Amino acid sequence: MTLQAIKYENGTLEVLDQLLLPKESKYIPILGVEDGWKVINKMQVRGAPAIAIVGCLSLAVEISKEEFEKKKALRREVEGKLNYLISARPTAVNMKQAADHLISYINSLDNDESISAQEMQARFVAAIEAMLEKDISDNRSIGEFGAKAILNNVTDGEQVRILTHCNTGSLATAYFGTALGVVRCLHSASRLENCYFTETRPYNQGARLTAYELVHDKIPSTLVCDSTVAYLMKTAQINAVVVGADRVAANGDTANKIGTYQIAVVAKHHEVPFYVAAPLTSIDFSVNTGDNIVIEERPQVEMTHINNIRIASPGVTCWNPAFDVTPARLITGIITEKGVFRPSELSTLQSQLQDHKNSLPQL
Ligand SMILES: CSC[C@@H](O)[C@@H](O)C(=O)COP(=O)(O)O
Repeated sequence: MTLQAIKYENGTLEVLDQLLLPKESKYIPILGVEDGWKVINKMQVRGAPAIAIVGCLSLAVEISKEEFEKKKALRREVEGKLNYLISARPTAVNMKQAADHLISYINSLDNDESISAQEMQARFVAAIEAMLEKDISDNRSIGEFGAKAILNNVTDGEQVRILTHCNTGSLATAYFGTALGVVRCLHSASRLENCYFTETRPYNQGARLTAYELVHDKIPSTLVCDSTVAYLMKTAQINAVVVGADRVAANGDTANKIGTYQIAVVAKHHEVPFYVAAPLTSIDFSVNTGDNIVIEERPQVEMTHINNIRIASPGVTCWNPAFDVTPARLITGIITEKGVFRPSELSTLQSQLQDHKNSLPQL
């Protein structure tokens, strides 16, 4: 049983406060879009897929409580609130992709004269609820494709050593996880010797969150400092690096948690395959290369303090980009719910992305 970071039932939403983990497991009730925006912006919920799901569910919660006499009023409210939710964190593309899709869906419901305002409202909420289920099944496919790709490079029955970064597990998704889902699949196939994972300064998603998940699931694992990665690759015979993504550009350049780029450089040096595990909703074909991805900068207090205790000398100047961009040439494969692709093959995915859109409620 993996951790459940998002609890949603019949219009009621609660999210696990990831700022309090691992000390305390406390759920925050989300009563509407304003609460959704706040938990995303403050990183009480984080991870690209979880941001999109919580953002959209916060809208479902809000509109479920309202009554709309006119369809146009519902459409206007939905569009305004989805655009507001995108502004909570700029780098992860999943919220933007979900918003674009839901806006075209609500427009099509608005244009369909056979549908009443009440029916439009019910169908729209159901479309958001379906996202939750889809994320879980996509994650399981990502896990299976990723495990298979990694095991293809080793002899039959051999166990593998994986390195991952940040937190990409149940806490970062609806359930199961992307890169950590690959680790979970390897473990359940008894093919994981060990999962090494970085602390992931400055927010410590590794030390606080990935550690919490791996210990909870009794998966063999070792926490390392971010600065240990090169020495680890030299000494521990890592079989593959698997990380998540906040946004993959059309050419395969990948924005992910700060530190990912340097791990990819080190992996190249040591000839360790470097995989990005991400759902299709993390691929942004409207952005040609990683140079055009906006990188979020976080407040310097996240560097200077840990749990409200100052660790950096007062008066110091900080630079705190939350993400970096790994060039496509350093990436062995991008693991999606449709299979594993080389960055250069991403264009073939564009048509599959269309299928993905078509698999959501008919527009
Ligand atoms: C499945 S989560 C993928 C990415 O969102 C993850 O690797 C990451 O970089 C999270 O960053 P965060 O700042 O914690 O939201």
